[in-house]
Amino acid sequence: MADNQAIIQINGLTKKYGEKAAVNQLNLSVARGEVFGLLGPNGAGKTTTTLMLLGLTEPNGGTAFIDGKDCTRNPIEVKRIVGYLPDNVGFYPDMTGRENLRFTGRLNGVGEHELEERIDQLLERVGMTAAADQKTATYSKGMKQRLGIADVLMKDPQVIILDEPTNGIDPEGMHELLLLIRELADKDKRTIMISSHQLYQIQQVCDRVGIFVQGNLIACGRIEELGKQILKDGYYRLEMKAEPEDERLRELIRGVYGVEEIGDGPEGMIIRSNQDIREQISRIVVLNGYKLLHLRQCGQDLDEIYRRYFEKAGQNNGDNRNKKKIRKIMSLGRQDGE
Ligand SMILES: Nc1ncnc2c1ncn2[C@@H]1O[C@H](COP(=O)(O)OP(=O)(O)OP(=O)(O)O)[C@@H](O)[C@H]1O
Repeated sequence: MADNQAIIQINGLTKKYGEKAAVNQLNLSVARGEVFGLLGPNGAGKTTTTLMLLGLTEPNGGTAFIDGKDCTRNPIEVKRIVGYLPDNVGFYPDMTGRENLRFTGRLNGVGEHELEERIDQLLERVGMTAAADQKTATYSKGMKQRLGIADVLMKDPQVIILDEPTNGIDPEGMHELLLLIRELADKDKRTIMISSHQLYQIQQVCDRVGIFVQGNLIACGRIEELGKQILKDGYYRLEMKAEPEDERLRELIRGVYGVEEIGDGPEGMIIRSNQDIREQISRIVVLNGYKLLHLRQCGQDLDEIYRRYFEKAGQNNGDNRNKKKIRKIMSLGRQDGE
């Protein structure tokens, strides 16, 4: 990706709380029309990064630009082109979906003559026309999320930051939401940044992902590239099912050169090794009279990649004060979804 295509450009961005760096020397560019996933466990620094991008907290070092605008020096200009959707969207519960959108439209200076048409188009786009005149207190989580996207689109942002957009949504709602996110990037050429723990969904919708651990971006790229990288680093996982799965079989497998660890997974045995041992394993299983039912090399999906990077980083030291701060400022004082 050429840098001149980047709409988000972050260089050496650092935020410290006391001695501790919540975000440490972050370098990242995100292209126009790209869907980028920001992944990491609680406390990794995702929300702090979002805060800095929205100009809601000042970095201790480095720069962040969105569409050439300095997020620290020109937060108002940045807010004009960036939409933020919190994980728990808040709306005025006693107002209908349509009324909530009208409120946002007026606040964002949408002229009265185009407001109603715009509201209708957005409701249609997010599939909420039928429920538009119900009070939002009656909405499900997925409906609120869809109305939240319409709300964000009201100001026609070039960049949309979504915080855990798929949390608590049923499979069908999820599918629709992912399609909509893709469409916002592919058709409208908006840039989407998704902060999430939900790897499976992220995998389906993101062009690239960045993995954060303790304030550091430790891996960044297309999912296939990261998958190849971990294989190059000598991290292989095989999933195998054979019958009978007895102690002798485990002993035989333990004896294969390269095997580092054997565990149990939902689909059978999980074998960790430092090289590709598929051939040796299938041979040893069959030659010793076992029936090989299933053998699969894991390692190319995001779950695997994430596991690899987080194996040793099982920390969970997040707190929610940053998220609350963003919600309060960006939701224009409406009721919080919590
Ligand atoms: N206002 C603050 N004062 C002190 N430390 C803070 C503050 N806000 C965040 N931190 C710390 O900075 C680190 C990064 O927090 P951040 O909220 O950015 O993580 P996160 O990746 O968004 O986590 P989560 O997924 O739980 O939202 C954590 O260690 C957190 O405790």
